[in-house]
Amino acid sequence: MAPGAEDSKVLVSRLLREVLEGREDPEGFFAVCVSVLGQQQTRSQFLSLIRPLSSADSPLHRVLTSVYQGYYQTEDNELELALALSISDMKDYQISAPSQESRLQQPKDSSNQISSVRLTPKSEARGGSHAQLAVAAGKRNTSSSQSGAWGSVCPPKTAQETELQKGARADKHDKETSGKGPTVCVFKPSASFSGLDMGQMTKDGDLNELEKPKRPKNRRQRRKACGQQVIGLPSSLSAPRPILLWFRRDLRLCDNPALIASLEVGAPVIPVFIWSPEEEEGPGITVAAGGACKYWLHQALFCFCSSLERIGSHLIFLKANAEGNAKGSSLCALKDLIKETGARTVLANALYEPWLKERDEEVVSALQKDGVECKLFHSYCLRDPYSVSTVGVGLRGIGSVSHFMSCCRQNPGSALGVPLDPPASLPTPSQWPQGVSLDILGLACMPRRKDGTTIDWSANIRKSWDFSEEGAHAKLEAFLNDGVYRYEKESGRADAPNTSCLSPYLHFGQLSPRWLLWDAKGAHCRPPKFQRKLAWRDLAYWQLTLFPDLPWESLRPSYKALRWSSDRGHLKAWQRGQTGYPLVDAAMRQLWLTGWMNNYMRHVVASFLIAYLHLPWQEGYRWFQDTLVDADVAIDAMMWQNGGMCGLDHWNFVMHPVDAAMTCDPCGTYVRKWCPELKDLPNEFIHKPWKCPTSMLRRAGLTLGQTYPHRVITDLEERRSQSLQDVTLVRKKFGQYVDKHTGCDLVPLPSRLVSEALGLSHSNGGAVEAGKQFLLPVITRMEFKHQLEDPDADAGSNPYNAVLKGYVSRKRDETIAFFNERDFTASVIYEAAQRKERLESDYRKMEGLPQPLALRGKARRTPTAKDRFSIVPGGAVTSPW
Ligand SMILES: Cc1cc2nc3c(=O)[nH]c(=O)nc-3n(C[C@H](O)[C@H](O)[C@H](O)COP(=O)(O)OP(=O)(O)OC[C@H]3O[C@@H](n4cnc5c(N)ncnc54)[C@H](O)[C@@H]3O)c2cc1C
Repeated sequence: MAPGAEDSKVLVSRLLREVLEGREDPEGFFAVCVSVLGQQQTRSQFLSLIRPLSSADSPLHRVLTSVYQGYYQTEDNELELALALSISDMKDYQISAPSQESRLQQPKDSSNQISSVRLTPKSEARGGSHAQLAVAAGKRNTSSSQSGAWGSVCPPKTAQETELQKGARADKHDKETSGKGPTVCVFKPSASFSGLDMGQMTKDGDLNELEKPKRPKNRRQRRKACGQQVIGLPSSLSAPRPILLWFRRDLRLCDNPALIASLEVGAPVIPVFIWSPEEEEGPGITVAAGGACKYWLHQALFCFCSSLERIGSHLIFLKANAEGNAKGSSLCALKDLIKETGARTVLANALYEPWLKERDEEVVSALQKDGVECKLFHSYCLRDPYSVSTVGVGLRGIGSVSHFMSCCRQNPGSALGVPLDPPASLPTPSQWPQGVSLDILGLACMPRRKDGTTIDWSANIRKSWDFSEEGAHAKLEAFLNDGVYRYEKESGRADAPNTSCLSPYLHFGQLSPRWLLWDAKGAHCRPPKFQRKLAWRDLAYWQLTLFPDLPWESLRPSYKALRWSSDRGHLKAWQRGQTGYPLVDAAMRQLWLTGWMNNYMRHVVASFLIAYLHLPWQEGYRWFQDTLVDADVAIDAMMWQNGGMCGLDHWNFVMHPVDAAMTCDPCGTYVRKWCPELKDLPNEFIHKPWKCPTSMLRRAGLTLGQTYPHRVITDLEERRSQSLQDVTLVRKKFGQYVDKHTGCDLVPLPSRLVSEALGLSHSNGGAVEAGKQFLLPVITRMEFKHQLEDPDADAGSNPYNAVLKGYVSRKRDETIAFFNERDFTASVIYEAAQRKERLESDYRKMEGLPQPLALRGKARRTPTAKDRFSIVPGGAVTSPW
């Protein structure tokens, strides 16, 4: 019988007392509230229910408040994202004074606190008038804090730099110690390691201190506000020698911290771009500079050169002719340029791929030795991935965007700040250095046929995009005026432009994520789903910093042994859009012709490659890297790892190549556009021409096997079952990588995360013993857990069969969301109950009391993998080996 309202309240007050006495944990208490009061009442009454605690036990009150906020985060997504990504200083156009900022920064770890140029209110502007430059629309001057001694990411305060150096050393150490030996360590669950660490939360993440940021009323208002900022000058940077402004993936004038910082100096600025493909590639197979990306880069550089010329400047191109020796490196090119120009300062915006970060650190220290000041600014992501910490959150659910956002919320980095206006002009040197022509970089080389004619594969890409910064802003404007209104519910549609199409601009830094976030928040329609996408982007970079092998090495050890197909014919058919499945083919042809497809279609083609063709995810990753104009090592690798069943966050679904069309292309418009040979088929058969009667095929002018290919595989169900059984096989074979309690896969942790979990600072990473592996249960597809219990069952009979059937309305999505939420609540309650039982049992043992007998007639069942799991793996690290 359901308890009455009074009973519920009594129960809740009793439990609250238990929390106060430390006998119940806050998360468990919250779960019980949700269970007995229901969603609505908990939402409306929880905060008043715990209000008495604010004076009696304020730390506990804060913890409970943040559990509540965490739970309802999706409903107040803007606030959530704001907190998560530390845009707490957006609350006013008055830019925060340093003291206020430091209050919001995490006191312990300033190592990776980075910021863009700090804007200060007029009254705080410093520096001599000779260097005050009027920029952009208003008489805005630029400022920064003091100049730093070495080229860390700003702000260049000495103490922070030291911390940064420590951080860099620790990262290096991480690399050295991670994954060296086979020893598997028994990881004792500690408070900070298992799920939410409430103690830490109050210490590090006082949510009450962060106010909800006020949004600018409209975008124009924000820009005007930016334009009115008066920015002071650093004293030590006022050398008259030219400054090298090293552009990389920040090809923009708007909101470019390094560019604005270069203006502060009052010296001539020499913008330079160095092409060094070997450095881009890094140590493994990343295909960082694929064909389509290089083509985009060529065009973007061309446009950017014109933009710089419009403000009276010029872009110098250099090519690092790397042949595996230091002579051909970016450092070498910079040194030569420094010699030629006499520059004593190099400024750039930071990049976060581990190998590029390492390269930059080497450049900085080498130049510093030569007496050249070098500074890096943060702007590529919303959050510097090296500053994200799991402290206070734990590792449960790692890999999901919710977990990532909780980490950001609990450990706020430096404030995001307001976007910066573009400069109106750049001071020029009296003499420009030589450089090479853009064509010499060889970014847009087209292959030649035997007869000498060129194969211009880029013609359609050229037609499809405007490669300039203005093009980025036009796309953003168009999206905010139109697509954004359909984004929340219809972003999966392939037949309508409902997403922003901004990914290539974000990748090449033609649009800063900060600018995008501000505009998105200032727009009339602000779908939370869109804002979360930027958190996804940051999450990918965080994962790459934790797992530098992400682009080529499966994160789940046992899956490395998966039986993958090596059928080159299948791979070729997939790459060329000739699989015989119209939806897959349309998407792959769109990719080839335009260098892009939307997120939903990427899921469709990835599912097809992996679950049906059984080809390794690395093949998909590499093809995407070569053909996408937005190919991004971090995002692409994370998504392919997840889709390829090897990443931290298993996709809990498989897209069916025919049924998915119901959601994304119900009338076949998309297929007709990219597979024109099918255009005359009736809607009924457009996604399955093999079912079309011969007479209709004839009328549509289609001959299967000639004008359109036969299907490369026909028995989809069988292929899926095979894939499932292959996974089960490796999970059985490598049982040491499956958590016995939860059925989740176990993933070796990088030492940076182990250090955080053990409460060690990164710089003390040495305390984590080399050669030991720490394993963590990670999000695992439910059907895999179930299949382990019944390995021979076919995919169709698995109650958690992950194949999405496709849907025409959002009802299915909503139902799934409902089930996930319900399961999550259930699993939290279940865990709370278990914890309580354990505590009671320990207490009885200590007191020498007998253990209670199990209730007769109510046999207590050990949960099995057949039970419904939430998508978040149950339990933290509990598996002793
Ligand atoms: C297998 C696979 C591979 C992918 N490879 C890439 C890639 O190489 N480069 C890339 O930028 N995106 C990649 N994505 C993510 C996503 O598909 C694209 O970012 C998105 O389709 C770009 O279109 P949009 O700008 O209209 O996105 P919108 O939906 O308008 O989103 C806005 C921005 O958010 C970011 N974003 C959106 N979705 C994601 C995501 N899932 N993960 C991280 N960031 C996201 C992008 O920067 C995007 O431009 C991949 C997805 C899958 C399934």
